[in-house]
Amino acid sequence: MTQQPDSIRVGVLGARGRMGLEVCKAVDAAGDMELVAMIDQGDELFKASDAGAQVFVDFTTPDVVMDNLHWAIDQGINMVVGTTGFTGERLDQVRGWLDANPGVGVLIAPNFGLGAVLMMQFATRAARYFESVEVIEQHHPRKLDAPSGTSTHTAKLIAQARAEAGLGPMPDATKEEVDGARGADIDGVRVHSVRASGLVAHQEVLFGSLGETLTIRHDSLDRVSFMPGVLLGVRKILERPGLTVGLDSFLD
Ligand SMILES: NC(=O)C1=CN([C@@H]2O[C@H](COP(=O)(O)OP(=O)(O)OC[C@H]3O[C@@H](n4cnc5c(N)ncnc54)[C@H](O)[C@@H]3O)[C@@H](O)[C@H]2O)C=CC1
Ligand SMILES: O=C(O)C1=N[C@H](C(=O)O)C[C@H](O)C1
Repeated sequence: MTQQPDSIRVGVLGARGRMGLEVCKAVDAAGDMELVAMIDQGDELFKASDAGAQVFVDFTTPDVVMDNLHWAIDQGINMVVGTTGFTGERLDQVRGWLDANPGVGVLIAPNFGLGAVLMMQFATRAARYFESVEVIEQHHPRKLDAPSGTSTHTAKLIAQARAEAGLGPMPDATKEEVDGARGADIDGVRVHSVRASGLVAHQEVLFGSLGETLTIRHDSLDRVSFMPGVLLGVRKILERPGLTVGLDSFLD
């Protein structure tokens, strides 16, 4: 790709992974970006800052992403993060690092698929109208974590919407005969994780009330589905200092 003088210089962390490879291709193909560093396990992070990266895109693993964030923020490098594993405590830690480096922007998005963002918004909207709701996420079997970041985020959004609407616990007379049979409990919302070959990333949110159900489903059939969201994040983060969680506010 021909370099533009004002192109955004991007470094990719986790560059040899499933998502990292796709991000490298997407950045390389974008007319307004320049891929200046591809970093994976064993490579030195400073090579990316030496190469003048303005934005790091991180698709690594939950056990290394915090070190990457801390290092990049201290170097004044903006971050677009898709890696999962962000608890409230972790987000507070990132906010603390950003307070000490106020010009830096970090976007942490549990899902960069535009359809997935809408699925979460629709589910949040529906949450107040149904007495029952459960989340079923389905992924490829090489995924390291469960429940998925997307399902955890969705469950938290639903729980918050239910609480704001004054809804109590869901009806459920079932006694769990085997641990895990009813899935994980995230803020009172059950989340079920399926892992099977052939799958990429899929999620259903199943709502139920007297005499009716509503199912909201999203399917990522290919990792290219995440790329428009990642590129949008790279473009917008340069003008959004501080911490942004989720892609929603970048779409408006
Ligand atoms: N937010 C979103 O839209 C999406 C998020 N994800 C998440 O992204 C993460 C990565 O997913 P995949 O690409 O499928 O995993 P993967 O296992 O294919 O790739 C992870 C890569 O990170 C590398 N890595 C490990 N430690 C490193 C370090 N210290 N520095 C640099 N690289 C390092 C690994 O060697 C590997 O190449 C997961 O947490 C996954 O859940 C995945 C898809 C979409
Ligand atoms: O590991 C994956 O593949 C994915 N991870 C993210 C998650 O945990 O929600 C996003 C998407 O579901 C794909």
